[in-house]
Amino acid sequence: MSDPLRLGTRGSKLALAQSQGVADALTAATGREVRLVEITTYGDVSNEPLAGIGGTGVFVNALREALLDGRVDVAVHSLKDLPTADAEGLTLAAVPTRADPRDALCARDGLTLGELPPGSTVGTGSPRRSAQLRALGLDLEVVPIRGNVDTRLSKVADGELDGVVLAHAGLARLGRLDSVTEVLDPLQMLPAPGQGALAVECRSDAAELVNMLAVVDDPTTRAAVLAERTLLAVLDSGCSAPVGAYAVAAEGDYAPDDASTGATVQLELYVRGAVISGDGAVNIRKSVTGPVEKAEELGRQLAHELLDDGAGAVVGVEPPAPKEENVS
Ligand SMILES: NCc1[nH]cc(CCC(=O)O)c1CC(=O)O
Repeated sequence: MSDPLRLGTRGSKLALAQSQGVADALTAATGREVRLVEITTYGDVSNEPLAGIGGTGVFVNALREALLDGRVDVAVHSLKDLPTADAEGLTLAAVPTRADPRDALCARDGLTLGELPPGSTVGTGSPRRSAQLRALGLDLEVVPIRGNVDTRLSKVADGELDGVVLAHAGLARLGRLDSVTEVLDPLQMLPAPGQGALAVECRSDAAELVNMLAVVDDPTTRAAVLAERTLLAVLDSGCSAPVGAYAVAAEGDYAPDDASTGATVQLELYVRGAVISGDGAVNIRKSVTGPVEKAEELGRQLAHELLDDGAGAVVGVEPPAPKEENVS
């Protein structure tokens, strides 16, 4: 028998729940014992707004260090917290099948967004969620909050806030779906790139492990998050940017030329993107569709369409310099 696989995880209830899920799936598929190793990240000990403490990397850097110095063999992250840049020496070995990517409202008295009276307080620490809430024009008062899922939900139970917006996937993993009063339509509240998906990372030089971890990879989820994260990277943004993206694969609604020969059905990727200014006044939304194999190109194309519509001014990306003309 080989030694147990050491799986690095943050120590929050949510992180432990999703890491245990991956550990169980790995054991079920390979028979290998997996032991969780808790690693504290800066994002766990600081209560400052994420945007002020370095944004995307704060939850993952300590886990990555533990991988690189050999304290753990595998790390599991929430994919939406993973910076878009490749990490030196590390490989994204698996992206397991994603959970529901949508955001959910947990409000007092079973109320939906449309039922909350004007002036109601809705807590979120996410610029993406607050911008989209304001864009709805419901006259809600968005209140910045941080803390774990239980802390946020308790602010509604205590009457401190009228509602909070959280990821459905996180609530599901914690067994708190009973608090959800409305699952939000992605057309109005586009999720964060990678939301609901997990990232399973290991060292690139551990070739055998890279192969083994592939048993929990879902290529369709991987393609979808690749499109979403490419969009985010082109917009030069992180998880604390007012950028939403959601891609879903489905059978195309046209028959491929060779359908009569019984060729495999073409999977199409439907990708939506949104960039919303903090006050909700600028609300740019676009979508593209194409073959799932072109996930990266689709994400890039969508990002450029958003930039063409003025997204650069919202996310702080310079518009492409006008091409120099030969002056005659
Ligand atoms: N930014 C924190 C974070 N990272 C992942 C999740 C939930 C699970 C997921 O989206 O995969 C959450 C909490 C939330 O946004 O409500």
